[in-house]
Formats: sequence, structure tokens, C-alpha cells
Amino acid sequence: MPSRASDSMRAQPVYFHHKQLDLSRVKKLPDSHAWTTAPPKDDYPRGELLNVETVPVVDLADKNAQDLLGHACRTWGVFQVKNHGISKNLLDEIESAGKGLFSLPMHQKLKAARSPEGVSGYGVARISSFFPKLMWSEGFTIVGSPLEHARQLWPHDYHKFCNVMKEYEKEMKKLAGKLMWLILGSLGVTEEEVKWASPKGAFEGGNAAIQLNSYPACPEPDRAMGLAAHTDSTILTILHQNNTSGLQVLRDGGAGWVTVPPLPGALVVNIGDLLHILSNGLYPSVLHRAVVNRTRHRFSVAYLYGPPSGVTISPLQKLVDQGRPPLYRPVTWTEYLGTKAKHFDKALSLVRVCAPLNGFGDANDHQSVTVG
Ligand SMILES: C=C1C[C@]23C[C@H]1CC[C@H]2[C@@]12CCC[C@@](C)(C(=O)O1)[C@H]2[C@@H]3C(=O)O
Ligand SMILES: O=C(O)CCC(=O)C(=O)O
Ligand SMILES: [Fe+2]
Repeated sequence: MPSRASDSMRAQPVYFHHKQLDLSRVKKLPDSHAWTTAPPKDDYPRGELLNVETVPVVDLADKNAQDLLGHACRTWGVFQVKNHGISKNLLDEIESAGKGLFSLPMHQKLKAARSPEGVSGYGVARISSFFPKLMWSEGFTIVGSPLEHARQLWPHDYHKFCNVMKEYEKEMKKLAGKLMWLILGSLGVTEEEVKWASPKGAFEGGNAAIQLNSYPACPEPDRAMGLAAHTDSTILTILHQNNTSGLQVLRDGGAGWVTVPPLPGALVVNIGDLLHILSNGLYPSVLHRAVVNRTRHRFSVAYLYGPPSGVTISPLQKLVDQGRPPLYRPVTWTEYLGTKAKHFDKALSLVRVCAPLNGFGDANDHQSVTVG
């Protein structure tokens, strides 16, 4: 992906006209970060208190894992996985590598700042340009090798960070391939039907980005937004969150914003827009956001998994027939990232080809949702 994903970003440079604030030193919420549509106070515990709906947890060692994943994808678009094969040690290591990065002095972090045309590096969330207010977070994106940026951050000691990222990428790639295959299996799709995703090929060509997210403790969490509501432009995203909650998913027609609680050792998986397209809307991408906390610093790592560059993603043949026409036109990841960078939450509907037929609509039309 390196060159290609960066190409799609280059077409949509993001310029920031503000100085990057050192959030961990701010004692009062500045107007630049005060959201009028911030998470309402009682939104947060609602799902937990009523306890009506909780995000599914799937044990990958369960012999019914495939069906359970299929059900979770159809009904939630997000689930947590246990027995995923990623060692606690690696999760601890990436957490401390990320915390080390974000605790560097601001002038040092800015040496690895993401350029307006770039995709990799330190900065505010890419989607910031779509919102009038700034988010209470900072991020570091890695596409390809982090070597150049790591050298700028730690001129004498960059190997450790690079090695951890490399190992994380390798392990996550295996897990993403496994999940992808189970999910395709749950749709009744076989290896021959999705050549690029063949388990024999071990998803060799699969592409990914790693996104480290830091959400410092916030003096007024009820008026701030960690990461505004969005869907990921991925096939799927695997998220490790530290022991502090903040991730919420939107439950259409139900509990509203539901918190995905950190479960020790579990990883969160959410469906992205490309699986939404592949499954012809059967497995909808999920709208999610991150809220912040008054006392605790929250940290997360997202592994954003996509198809190899050059592969066109379109609704799988098996899921299309006369009664279920293809709802989306073919797109490459690069093209979709470019559309997202330009049109944000309109991207999915922009690649849609025809109006929904009765009952076979887009189960997740986010257009009507306020994302700010
Ligand atoms: C491979 C990807 C996916 C990107 C763009 C590019 C690198 C960074 C990813 C994120 C990570 C944070 C949320 C998001 C919405 C953002 O602002 O940057 C993501 C975006 C997307 O899923 O569209
Ligand atoms: O920090 C989180 O919980 C969410 C992060 C996220 O949505 C992303 O990086 O795409
Ligand atoms: Fe996300």
C-alpha cells in the first residue's frame, strides 16, 4: 500500500491552521475543543446501566466461531475476540511503545509530523478537517515502515519502536487473515470465489495501516470529543484499547451509543466500509467514536486492514442475484480512501449504484446520523 494509499491522500491534502496543542498540559477546555454536540453526559452509562445490549464476545477457539462471527457481523458490525493468538506481551509492548511516543515533548513529536499530503506520521485525526472543533486526541499513523519517523523521534534509539511495530504488523496480519476467512466462510463464500483472500495465499498481498491513538485526561470530558463518529475505510479493523473505556458504537434503533468495555486480553473487531461493499450490505460497517475521560489517559491501537492495492472490491458474486442486485460499484482501496478523504461520511453512498429494493437496502445508511 505505501505508495498507493499515500497517493490517495496526496490528492486530498489536509492543512491544519492551528498550533498542535499539548493536551496533557491544558487545564481548561479551550473553545477550539468545545463541541456543542459532544457526548451527552448520560449517554455514556446508558447501555451499561440498562444492560440491554452488549457487544458480542466471540471465542475463536469455539467450534461455532464462524457462525457466531457471522451473527455478530450481521447484527452489530462489531465484536470482541478472545483466544486470538496475540500474546499479552506483544500487547503490553505496543502499549508502552505508543505511550513512550506520546509522552515525548511536543517539539520532538512535531519532528515526525504528518505532512499535509502524507498518510504516515504524528498529528490530529485525518477526519478533523470535516469538523469545526478539534478532537481531544493525538495520533500516529504507520503505513509501511516507521523507520524515517522513528529516527526523527529517537535519533539514537529507534530500533525498539520499529521492531515492536514490525512484530505487531506481522501478528495482526495473520489474525486479520484468519478473521477475514471465517467471516467470508460465514457468508458461504469459498476460497475460489475470492482469490486474493485465499487462505493458502495467507492474504499475502493484504495491506494495512497501524494507528496509535492517545486521549489524554480531559478537564471537561462532557464537552469534548476524543474521536468523532466515523466508519473505517477498511475491510475490518482490529483494536486494542488499554484498560480505560471510551470506544462507543452506534446501535441503530436501539440503545444509541453503546460502550465497548475493555476486556482484559480481548481485542475489538469492527467491520469497515469495504466489507460492507463486499457483502453487498449484509455486514454493515459500524459507526463508532471515542469519548474521553476526566482522570485517565486512554490509549488505543487500531490495525486497519484492507485489500492488496490493485484489487477491486465489489459485492461478492455469490451474494448477488436478480432479487439482490449489486448495491456498490467496484472500487480499489486507494480509490475509496481518496473518496473518504474528500467526502468523509458520504463516501459509501457515493459508490452506491442503485436505490435499495424492498428489504435489501443498506442496513446501515449513515447519512441521517449526525456525526459532529
Ligand atoms: C488506511 C487508512 C484508514 C484511515 C485513513 C488511512 C490511515 C489512517 C486511518 C484513520 C485512523 C483514525 C480514523 C480514520 C477515520 C482517520 O481519520 O484516519 C481512519 C481512516 C479511515 O478509515 O478512513
Ligand atoms: O480509540 C478508539 O477506541 C477508536 C479508534 C478508531 O476508531 C480508529 O483508530 O479508527
Ligand atoms: Fe475507527
